[in-house]
Amino acid sequence: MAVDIPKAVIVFSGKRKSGKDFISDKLQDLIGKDNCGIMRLSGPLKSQYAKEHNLDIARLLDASEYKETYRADMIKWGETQRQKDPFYFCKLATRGSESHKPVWIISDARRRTDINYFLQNYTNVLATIRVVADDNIRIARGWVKTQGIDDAESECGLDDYEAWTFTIKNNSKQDVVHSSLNDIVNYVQKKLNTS
Ligand SMILES: Nc1ncnc2c1ncn2[C@@H]1O[C@H](COP(=O)(O)OP(=O)(O)OP(=O)(O)O)[C@@H](O)[C@H]1O
Repeated sequence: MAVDIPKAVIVFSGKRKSGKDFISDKLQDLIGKDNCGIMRLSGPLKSQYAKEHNLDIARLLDASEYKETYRADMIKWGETQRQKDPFYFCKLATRGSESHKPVWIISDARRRTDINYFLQNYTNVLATIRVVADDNIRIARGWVKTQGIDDAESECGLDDYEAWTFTIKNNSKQDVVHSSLNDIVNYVQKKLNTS
C-alpha cells in the first residue's frame, strides 16, 4: 500500500488531562477537516488491545471511566509490542484513512521513540508541540494522580525533551485562542503553500 506524504505534521504531547485532544480538535477546526486529519497513536493500541482482550472498543476510546479501569494493563501490553518494534504504533496510526489528508495532527506522542519516528520520516514538515496545564486545572478536568501511570514512561518519557517547536499553556479557554495556536496555523499555511 502506498504511504501518503503529508505537507505538514503536527505532533502533540502533554500530561494526562493537559488538553491534547481538546487542542487537537481546535487546531483541526481552524485548518479545516477536509485538509487536516487527527491520528491517535493510542488508537491502534486500543483497538488491538480490545480485540485481544475481548473488550468494548467504543468505550475504551471515549472519555469514560471504562478506559481508566484498563489503562495500566493496556500500557504494559503496549510496551511489550513496542519492544518488538518501537515504531509499530506510529506506523499503524499513520496508515488509516486520515493519512490521505495533507495535514496530519498526531494528538498523543508519549515517548522519545514517537518523536524520533516523526523526526526521522517527516523532519522538513514537522512541528512538535507540548501542551501544559497546571495540576489543579488537570484535577478539575478529571485527573487522578495514580502510581504506575503518572510515573510510567508513557507519562514521563518526554519530560526532559526540550526541542519543542511550540509550547501551549492550556489552563483556560482564553489560553487556547492565545497566539500559540495562531503560530501553528501560520506554520501549517506556509507548508501548504510550499509545493
Ligand atoms: N482550554 C480548555 N477549556 C475548556 N475545557 C478544556 C480545555 N482543555 C481541555 N478541556 C477539557 O478537559 C478535559 C480533558 O481534556 P483532553 O481530553 O483534551 O485531555 P488529554 O490531554 O487528551 O487527556 P488524556 O491524556 O487523559 O486523554 C476534556 O473534557 C476537555 O474538553
